[in-house]
Amino acid sequence: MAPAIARVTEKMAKPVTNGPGPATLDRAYVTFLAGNGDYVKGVIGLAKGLRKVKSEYPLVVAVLPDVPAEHRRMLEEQGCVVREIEPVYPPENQTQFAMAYYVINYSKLRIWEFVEYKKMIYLDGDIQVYDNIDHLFDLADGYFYAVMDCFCEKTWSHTPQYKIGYCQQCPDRIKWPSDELGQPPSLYFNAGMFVFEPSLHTYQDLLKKLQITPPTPFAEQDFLNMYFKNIYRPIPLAYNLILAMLWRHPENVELDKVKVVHYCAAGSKPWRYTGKEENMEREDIKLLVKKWWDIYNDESLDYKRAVVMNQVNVIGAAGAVNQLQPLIAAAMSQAGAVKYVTAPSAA
Ligand SMILES: O=c1ccn([C@@H]2O[C@H](COP(=O)(O)OP(=O)(O)O)[C@@H](O)[C@H]2O)c(=O)[nH]1
Ligand SMILES: OC[C@H]1O[C@H](O[C@@H]2[C@@H](O)[C@H](O)[C@@H](O)[C@H](O)[C@@H]2O)[C@H](O)[C@@H](O)[C@H]1O
Ligand SMILES: [Mn+2]
Repeated sequence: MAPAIARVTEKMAKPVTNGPGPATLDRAYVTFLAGNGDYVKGVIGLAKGLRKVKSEYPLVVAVLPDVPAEHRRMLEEQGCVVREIEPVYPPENQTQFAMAYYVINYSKLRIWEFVEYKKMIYLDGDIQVYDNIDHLFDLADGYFYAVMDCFCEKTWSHTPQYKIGYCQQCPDRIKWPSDELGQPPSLYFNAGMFVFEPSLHTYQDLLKKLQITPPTPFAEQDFLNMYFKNIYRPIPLAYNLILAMLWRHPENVELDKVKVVHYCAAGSKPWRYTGKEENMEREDIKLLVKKWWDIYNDESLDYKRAVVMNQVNVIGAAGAVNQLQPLIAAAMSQAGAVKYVTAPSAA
């Protein structure tokens, strides 16, 4: 029996404003950046993708201390709100993480401390948003929303479900042997995208419980699944397409309805893509990687250009054509944008 997927209505999000002006700052997207490597490209791509779909809300980037000043500047130049966080370490352990670097992902837990925001949508840096998902901010409070993961990749080979070929994405293909193994695993979400409510109480409780929870192969993802088990509500796959679904459960994927793509399959990070790893030569993967690069390389989506053009459009729309020049000049100097060839002065 398929699990109940929370119904998501796509009514436009009411930008929560106190009167005229931009949506108030009690909603934001948030991502996480660690190290001085190339994930910063993922975050820049994400910032430009959210701008392309005209999201009403800012992108906060929680950066570890090892993220260099140059990368922070690049993010601020793309209109991101950069917030430094301290690392979070799991208790001493001998665990073999599914990927050795997963240990840094526990630092994601710091985002529960961002209580100036009432509701946030967390997105991994290897995610791209291709359709506006602001309406997710209107989901009922008091729950933890995320997309169900898949257990079929080799990264799950340490688990009983992988060993018997059981996956929550198709619970009827291989039935869970309850008499042998007891209850089937609870619904399990991918922690690359989720809708949550920052709270100091939850934040402190998360850190306290983390220190008494033996680490497991999927690090903070396992821990978050344990912690939010009772209030987790699955949302449709369209909001976090785990790429492996394309070859593991194609019957569950309607690619033209996918709004968010998560480049988490081995070899699929667009900024490192070579096409050599298993499944990476697929036409749909090549298309999705190209889609990511088209946004990353689109200079019209750069923050400064977008701000200036937005102001020009507003001014233009106001019909104040003959006052356009000084206003463009002011907007340019404010945004520090490259010099534009301004419209010839109105006759
Ligand atoms: O060197 C790294 C590794 C990970 N991350 C961040 O941690 C997230 C989770 O790691 P990743 O997406 O690689 O895990 P996957 O979803 O592929 O399992 C990334 O999206 C980034 O936001 C990072 O900033 N630098
Ligand atoms: O630290 C654990 C990570 O676990 C998750 O990634 C996994 C998971 O999706 C598996 O199901 C896939 O098989 C695997 O490829 C993928 O890397 C999250 O995406 C990431 O944000 C982070 O929480
Ligand atoms: Mn990811």
